[in-house]
Amino acid sequence: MSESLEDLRSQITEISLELVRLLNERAAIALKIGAAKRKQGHSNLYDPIREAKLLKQLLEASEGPLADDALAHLFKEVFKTSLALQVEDAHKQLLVESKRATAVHIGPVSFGEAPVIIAGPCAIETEEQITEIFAFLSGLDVQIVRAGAFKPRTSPYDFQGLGIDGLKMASRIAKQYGLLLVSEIMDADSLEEALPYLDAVQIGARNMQNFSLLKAAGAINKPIILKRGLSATIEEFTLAAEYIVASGNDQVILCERGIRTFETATRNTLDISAVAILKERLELPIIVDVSHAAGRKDILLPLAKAGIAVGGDGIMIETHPQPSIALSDAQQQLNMTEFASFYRELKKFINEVKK
Ligand SMILES: C=C(O[C@@H]1C=C(C(=O)O)C=C[C@H]1O)C(=O)O
Repeated sequence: MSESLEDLRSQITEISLELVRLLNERAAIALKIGAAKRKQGHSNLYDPIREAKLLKQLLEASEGPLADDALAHLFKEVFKTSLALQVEDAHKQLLVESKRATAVHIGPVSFGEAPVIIAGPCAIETEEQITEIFAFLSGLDVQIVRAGAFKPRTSPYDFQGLGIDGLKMASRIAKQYGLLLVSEIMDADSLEEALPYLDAVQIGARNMQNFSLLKAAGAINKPIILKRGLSATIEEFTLAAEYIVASGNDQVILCERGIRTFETATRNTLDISAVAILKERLELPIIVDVSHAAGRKDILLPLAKAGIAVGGDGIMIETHPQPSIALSDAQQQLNMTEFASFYRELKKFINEVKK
């Protein structure tokens, strides 16, 4: 008995509804594939080889009555549509804005939970200086130390840092005291040579938009502390971080260190709003470098408290055994007595905030 036109129409409606459901299910998976590709750092979402393979498989499986050409035409439209969806999605959300799969760590220290305090001298100067300050910091239970070997100085006649030899020395002493070492790298060429001696790489404010350095930082598997540029907007700072993550390294910690304004009472103006905004917008931890923001010693504790209060994941601060004879940033580095008191007070504040 032949089926009635009505029956056939109702069957075709059912199948069309099923196709709509399946096409949307397919599109949702294509979106996930797009996100996975971006996460792996693929710059191109379009994959013609994958499309050709899949189309071949589909045509081989087809038993008609649709002609191969007709089927190919339909599926090419499907591929085009899911690709367009992926592209639109990629523009909608940056990697640094999407939910992270893993926490950011420097060694065993995880960022985004309890605030982390990173401390140490501006520059690596002598074996005695580094030994003295690292021994002192490890005694206080500081886990991560900072110390610069490559110094980006405004004047070419100022102390430029001890370079790779300084870094080797600081790394050896940090290990001796069970400390993790963070140091700034200024160019992509030095990165590889310096890497074995570092637990985290700092990209300084002056290099925030050194795009070849950002890409090189994205290709390594060590955490990166990215400092905000002197005159960078929050958007530019965000996109600089996106460069690193899009190049394959999602272990990025942002660092607000003050921006240039008309104000002269401080070296830079600590942009506390930026910390709150970046915390809200991005899936990256953010710390506050109070020493470079202030450029003076007397307001470091309130600035650090403010940084934590707005949601900052840590504080970076400079301390030196004898600040008055430091080869750089003499006026903003705390001596050990001053640091011990800063550390105690800040720890107390962190515990109070936690309650
Ligand atoms: C879904 C993907 O992305 C694009 C869309 C495809 C599709 O819709 O099948 C196939 C390849 C890509 O051009 C993928 O890479 O698998």
